[in-house]
Amino acid sequence: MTAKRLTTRRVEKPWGRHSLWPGFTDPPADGAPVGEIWFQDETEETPELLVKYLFTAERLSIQVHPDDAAARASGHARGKDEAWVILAAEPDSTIAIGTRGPVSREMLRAAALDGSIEALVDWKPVKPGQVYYSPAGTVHAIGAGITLIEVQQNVDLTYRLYDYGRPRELHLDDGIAVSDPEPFVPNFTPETPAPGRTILAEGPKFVLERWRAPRGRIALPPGMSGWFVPISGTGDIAGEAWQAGECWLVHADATIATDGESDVLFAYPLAERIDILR
Ligand SMILES: O=P(O)(O)OC[C@H]1O[C@](O)(CO)[C@@H](O)[C@@H]1O
Repeated sequence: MTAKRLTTRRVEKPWGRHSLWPGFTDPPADGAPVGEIWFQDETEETPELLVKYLFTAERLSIQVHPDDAAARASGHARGKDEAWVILAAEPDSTIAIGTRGPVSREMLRAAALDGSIEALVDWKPVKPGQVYYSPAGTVHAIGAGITLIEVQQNVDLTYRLYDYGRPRELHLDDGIAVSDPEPFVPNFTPETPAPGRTILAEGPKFVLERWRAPRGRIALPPGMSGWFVPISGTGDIAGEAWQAGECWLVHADATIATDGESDVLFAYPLAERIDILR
């Protein structure tokens, strides 16, 4: 029975914030803004998934990630599908996902160079509770004023197509080569197969579930890890206390209990759901 509380790594970003989220210490007012908190385990080999919080005050770059084949061809362990669970958003917050219509890669390149890519991508209003699964190849940009939890394949590989004139490196050739510049079509609609269990995303690279007040035993297939991410509430997992704002890596199995109400995410690297909480 094992569950391990992951340590946090704070990542400064030009689009980050000074006021983060309950449970996370704000950076000093004269310090660099923090955009991401990563949950990791220094003692393990890179596990398949990575969980992060993102805190945005400005738009992220308009970007794209390679799929497994393209990433491996350039020496990386895997490509990057990612999913976002929106925790909070300003009334006018948006996320760009896909393009407004199909465009050629040549047009995408020209638009990235002259900035018209901002109008080419599809900025959708977002509100708390929404979830997006963005497969590799999707041209996207998370907008301003958003707090979200991201679950992604574990690789730090972003090809920036456009950065609004910020002085950061772009990766136009690599990015255009792996982009699918077309309108985004969700591959799944969230389902609640049982009271308290909602499937937010179901493959192809991971399953993401949202549980209300979970109690029982998490049972994972041999050798597989799972990520337990409490959004609210308290309880214990494998005999240790958990609280909101943490992330636990579960191996094999672990008993979980909730004190009263709670809201948690659970992610595991399979293409389809399994009966994980018994
Ligand atoms: O290049 P930027 O704008 O800092 O964005 C990179 C970030 O965007 C994301 O891919 C989210 O879309 C994060 O996982 C990643 O760290």
